[in-house]
Amino acid sequence: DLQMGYYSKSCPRAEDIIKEQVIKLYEEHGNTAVSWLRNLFHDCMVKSCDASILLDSVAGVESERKSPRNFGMRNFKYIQTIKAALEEECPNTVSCADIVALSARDGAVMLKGPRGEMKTGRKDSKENYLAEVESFIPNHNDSMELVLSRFQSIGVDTEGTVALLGAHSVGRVHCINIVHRLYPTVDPTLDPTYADYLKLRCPSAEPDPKAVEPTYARKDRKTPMILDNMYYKNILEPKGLLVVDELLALILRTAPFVEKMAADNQYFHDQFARALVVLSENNPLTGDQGEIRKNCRYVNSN
Ligand code: HEM
Ligand SMILES: [Ca+2]
Ligand SMILES: [Ca+2]
Repeated sequence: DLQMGYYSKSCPRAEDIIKEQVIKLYEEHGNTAVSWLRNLFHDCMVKSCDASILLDSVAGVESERKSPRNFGMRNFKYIQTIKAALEEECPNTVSCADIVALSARDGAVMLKGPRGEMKTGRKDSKENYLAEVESFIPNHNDSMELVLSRFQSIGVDTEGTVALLGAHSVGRVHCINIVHRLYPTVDPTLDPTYADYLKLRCPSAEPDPKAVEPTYARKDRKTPMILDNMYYKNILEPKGLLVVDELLALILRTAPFVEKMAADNQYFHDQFARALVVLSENNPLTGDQGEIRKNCRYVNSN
């Protein structure tokens, strides 16, 4: 099973090394911290917190990252930086799945969010689940019913789901995901001044997703790099960017939590930390299951 301080004997500085690297990377590229949060969701939600998301395409097997659900994910190369620092001190000891979990925990702190206490001892998968990604990760315009049931199935309750979506208080969204709300006419439920900003950022009705630098907008214009309750204030305005964000403020089951979180940042932080830990413990591989990858991008060859 997972436990607190799993590496306390085998690699006593493991958690410190990860934290040091997350801080250093944040100082060099602030958006790495944002990526670590999204990583946890996209790894843990798909079957297990097993670093399946980190596997590259190899002959005949395409990476999970090819799924349209994982569009826009970035900074994977810096996972290698963290792994290299761990390998230097404790070769073959710390799993990539624990890097995914702990970097998300420490990334949240860099973004002035809460710190959840996380267990360790996850092993890495020997396969990926590209074909199943869409059955685990909702689309951004799916119904709230479906979104809630997906989170429910991994033990995150409604309140926790509302809190986790608060991760959309940081980072960006690519124009391809929002132009349907801007063209040919602006969705009347969007705030007009926000819509003006979005049209400025996304001037084309048909952005090219394969462009060298695909266009994008900030999800939270006021505090784009702070994991705060601004997200809930925005979606109440309403300035929800994705359909899923808007629905959260509109649906009867979720709206009361949205209002509470909009009014109380500490309550949001408490719920976020709690739900992030639940997410991080979804169906881990432990003991003899899985392996500890030497290179997070590939399964071990033996
Ligand atoms: C129903 C659930 C969710 C849906 C449908 C969803 C969808 C999306 C979409 C479409 C984007 C924009 C991607 C792009 O255009 O580049 C995005 C970004 C993001 N999501 Fe979610 N998301 C969900 C839940 C979550 C959760 C639970 C977390 C973390 C706890 C999370 C963290 C993030 C972050 C941090 C970004 C910004 C990434 C960046 O700037 O690189 N999301 N999400
Ligand atoms: Ca996974
Ligand atoms: Ca924010």
